[in-house]
Amino acid sequence: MQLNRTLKWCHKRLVPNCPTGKLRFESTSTVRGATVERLKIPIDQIKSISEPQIDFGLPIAVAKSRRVAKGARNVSNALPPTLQYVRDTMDRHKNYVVLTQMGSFYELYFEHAEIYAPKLNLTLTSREYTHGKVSFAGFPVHQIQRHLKVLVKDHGYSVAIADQFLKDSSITNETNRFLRRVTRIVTPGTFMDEAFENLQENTYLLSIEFPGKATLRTADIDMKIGLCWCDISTGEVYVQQVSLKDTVSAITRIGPREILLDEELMSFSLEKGEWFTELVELKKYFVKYQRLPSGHREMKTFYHLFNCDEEVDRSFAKLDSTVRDLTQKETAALRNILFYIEEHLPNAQVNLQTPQRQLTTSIMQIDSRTNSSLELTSTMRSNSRKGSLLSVIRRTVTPSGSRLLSQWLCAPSLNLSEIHRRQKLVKLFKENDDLMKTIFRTLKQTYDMPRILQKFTFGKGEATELLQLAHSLQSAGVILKLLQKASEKTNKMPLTKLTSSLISPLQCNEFLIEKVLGTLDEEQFLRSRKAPAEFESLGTENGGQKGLDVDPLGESSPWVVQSNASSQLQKLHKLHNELLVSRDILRHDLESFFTTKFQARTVQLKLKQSNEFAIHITASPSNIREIMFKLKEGLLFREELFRVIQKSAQTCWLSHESWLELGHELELTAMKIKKEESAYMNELKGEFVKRSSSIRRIAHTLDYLDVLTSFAKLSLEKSLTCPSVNSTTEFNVTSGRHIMVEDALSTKSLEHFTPNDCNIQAQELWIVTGPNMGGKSTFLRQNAIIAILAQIGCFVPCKSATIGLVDKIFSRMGSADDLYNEMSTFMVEMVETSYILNGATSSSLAILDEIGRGTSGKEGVSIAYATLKHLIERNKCRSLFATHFGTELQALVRGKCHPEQQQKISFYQSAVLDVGENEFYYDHRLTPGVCTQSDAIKVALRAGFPRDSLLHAEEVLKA
Ligand SMILES: Nc1ncnc2c1ncn2[C@@H]1O[C@H](COP(=O)(O)OP(=O)(O)OP(=O)(O)O)[C@@H](O)[C@H]1O
Repeated sequence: MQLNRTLKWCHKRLVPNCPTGKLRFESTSTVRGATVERLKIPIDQIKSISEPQIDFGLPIAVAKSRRVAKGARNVSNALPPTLQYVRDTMDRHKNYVVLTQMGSFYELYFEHAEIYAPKLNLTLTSREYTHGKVSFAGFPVHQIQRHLKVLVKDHGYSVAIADQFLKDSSITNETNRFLRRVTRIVTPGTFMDEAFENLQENTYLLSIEFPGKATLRTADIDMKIGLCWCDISTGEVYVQQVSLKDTVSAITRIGPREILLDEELMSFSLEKGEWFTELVELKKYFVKYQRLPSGHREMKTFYHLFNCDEEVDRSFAKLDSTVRDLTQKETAALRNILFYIEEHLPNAQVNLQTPQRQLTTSIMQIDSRTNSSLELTSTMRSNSRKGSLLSVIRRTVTPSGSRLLSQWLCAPSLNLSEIHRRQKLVKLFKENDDLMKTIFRTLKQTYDMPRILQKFTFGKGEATELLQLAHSLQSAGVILKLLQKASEKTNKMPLTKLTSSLISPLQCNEFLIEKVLGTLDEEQFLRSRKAPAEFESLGTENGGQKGLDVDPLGESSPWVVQSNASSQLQKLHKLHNELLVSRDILRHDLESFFTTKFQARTVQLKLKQSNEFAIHITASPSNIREIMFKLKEGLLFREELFRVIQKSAQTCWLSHESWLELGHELELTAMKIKKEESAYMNELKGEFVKRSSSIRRIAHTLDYLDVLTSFAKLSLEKSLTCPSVNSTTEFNVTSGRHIMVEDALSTKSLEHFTPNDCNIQAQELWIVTGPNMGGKSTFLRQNAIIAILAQIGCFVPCKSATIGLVDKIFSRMGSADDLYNEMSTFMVEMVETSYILNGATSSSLAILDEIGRGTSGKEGVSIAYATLKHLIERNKCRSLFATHFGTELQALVRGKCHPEQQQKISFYQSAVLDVGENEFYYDHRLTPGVCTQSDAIKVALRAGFPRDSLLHAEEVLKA
């Protein structure tokens, strides 16, 4: 609507002097459902038109600001070089917010200052130059993460950061001393500032590759689409080829923060669903249309973005063979993502892992509606995590373990041997309580290794991270020994084999761990971090106020690296200690000098905040006066004069050559030690990065163990049973429960969950009837959840279960969100049902709730009947069908279906039990048969419906 008005307005005003083709969309981004459209309008033409009277939103702000920019450019010669750089950068990065480092501040200039300063709550100022005023706003460098969060995460902008580098320290002219360059472009998918990240989730950037000119043809649901997604903060890269009909399920499973599409697709507005309805789901995501001219680039030219490993040749060979095996679409999607990363992180080492290929045939497919109706990761009502399946089953103790659990939950396995492997390990941990608890305890002492490794790759990370990584690897060693012991104890061949498959990837380079733990002074480091007040003894004025860096003299030894780490450090520490001794001697000499001559109370050597090395003396007012008098007369100490820096009644600050020289020397040595320490730590970081492959292997094994031990714990807590998972099409569950409903009941009331059986084969269908609130939907969902839990290797809530692998789970539970708000309820119901009827196979499980309820009774029944016929005849999947049309459907099945088909359809019901006048309770137990009434009046009464009104309803029913 807004866009149309905008376009009309533009055409009206611009067409006379705007040749066709000059006006085009520059980019369209969807930020949480809201479409942000930007127009590219030639600057000169903007100037010639008057302001529109419509709410133009962002485009006009941009247009307006460009007009200002043009004003500045007209006199570009007059711009100082620094501002000219900013202007050029802004012109080069047109769709980005440009932040430029100026000393210890990041600043926004020109129109960007005007547009974004209010959003960031910054004060907008301006400075006068020869050509006019330039607006600007800024914030201190250390606040970058906070402001990036607002710009990128909250508003969905892309931000180009131009950092400042020292060009030549000998140049005194501030302007020429520094050079600036764009070091990073931050978008929602490349946002890595983890202070604001939920570490339990991946930050995926997803590139989708459609076949060339696909959108010019009618959408063919079987056309092949390439996907590549990558989490830069952990280095994970995945590729997959899916068919168009499965694309949205894949996007839901991946849950990307940003989706990358070729700019050419922009004019087709895929998110409107006109080309392919399902793609309206794109509205939920941040979609970036980008020119991606990566097609002409050879894959090898992107290899520098991968693993900076010591086994570099080997890993490139592996990369080569992985890339060779990819399909054309997968390769194109991968190439696009690499191109984008390269462009957004120029000059940075990225250290990506070799791409892992996901095969559609190796994972259960769960479409987005099923994902939300089963509340896998968030609840439907409040869209919160609490109460979702993930939150109810999560017992993992590490963030990366939680990430793996989420990945499994959204993509259960279809690999029988992998499922059995997980089950066996869960059983092992369940039966060995001690082993499970010790692994848990040890895992709690580990840190997020893949993220730390990436930090090192980007040149970030300090001693804390080095120690965290070393401790995590050490914990991996402890777990390795635990597993070794466990496997020796069991003596059962299959189990020994199983544990040893976990043991070998946990082997690590102990030398490096020892080097870190042996040379970094952890205690000292922790103490100095915890207690800045301790620096008061440093001898610096107001010591401690500036934290660790306040000790320029290094007197309180805030050193992180032990002196024995290198011969150079040893030498420097020796020198530093000698200087400290000289300082003590000097202080002692000055003390005796001033106390003997002037009865001074205290004499201290300090470094003032103004960076002056000063002697601080306290004495009585008369003694201070005497000192001042003698100083004027030319008081000498070690043959040098004093100079007065500051004086009050009872104190004075003096400077003296002896302390000046010594102080400077101390400061210089302390700086050299810090530099040496930093070089040493960089070397250690580099050593870890070189071992990326093995560290990632270890981290992955720990995550795997975290999830499996958490399953064992969950299984004990919730009395779960190991299901038998096989390649048949059985689905036999005895006394199954809905794990989330059961959990909610136990925390909110004293009620118990009523278990129910479910026994269906391929081509069989259960029609479940019952009163409103009778538990029909719960029953449908619980069985789908049991299938998912079974296929991620978790035990399941029931007495026993045999589950033939489910390739796809489909649901139609009336949970469509407002993406489809342009369609009627019935239309949505039909879209969703068609999706099931077109996609379910004989290995699928379909759960359908109240098909046909969105239209008139008779037509609704006919649609419901047609659906169930199609499910058993064509799809031949396992189906559960909840309905209020039980009697009608039973009559149709008996009258129209072949006896063989009738055998495949079973009717089950739940009931309401009356226990007195207007008193009743739900019996959630399913029994064979058809429930003839919905007891809607009872439910309405309980919900507070006016009693008088219900009398009318009863009258109608009796008639
Ligand atoms: N097996 C069960 N044991 C105990 N409580 C249950 C059981 N099944 C459902 N419930 C409770 O009943 C409530 C309603 O269940 P559900 O939504 O499945 O009913 P329904 O038959 O689908 O209702 P409607 O026809 O109105 O959609 C649930 O929220 C849960 O609290």
